[in-house]
Amino acid sequence: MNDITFFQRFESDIVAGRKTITLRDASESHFTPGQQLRVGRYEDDVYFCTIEVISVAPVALDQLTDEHARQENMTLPQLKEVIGEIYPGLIELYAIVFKRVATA
Ligand SMILES: CC(=O)Nc1cc[nH]c(=O)n1
Repeated sequence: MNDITFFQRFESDIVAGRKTITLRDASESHFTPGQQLRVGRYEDDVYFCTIEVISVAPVALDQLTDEHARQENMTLPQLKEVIGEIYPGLIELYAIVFKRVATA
C-alpha cells in the first residue's frame, strides 16, 4: 500500500533527486517531518520509491517563488500552469519538501 502518489511524468525527476518538493491540497497536508512515505504512480499505484518528509508548510499560489519552481525542476510559469491544471481554482496549497531515501 502506498502513502502518496505522483503522476508518472514526475517519476524520473523524483528518483534522480531533481524534484524535491510537491504542492498538495489540504487533503494531503497531514504528513509530518521525519515520516517515510511509500510513493506510487498515480496512474497504476505501482510503488517506485520511498521519500522522507522534511517539512510541510502552507503556501498560497501567489506566494510561489523561483525557489519552489527550482525544487520542482520547473520554471515558475510552468509550475503555476501545472498546479492550475491539477488543482483548478485552488489558492491555498501545502508545500511538502522531501528527500528520496530508497528506490524500488
Ligand atoms: C497525483 C498527484 O496529485 N500528483 C501531484 C500533485 C501535485 N504535485 C505533484 O508533484 N504531484
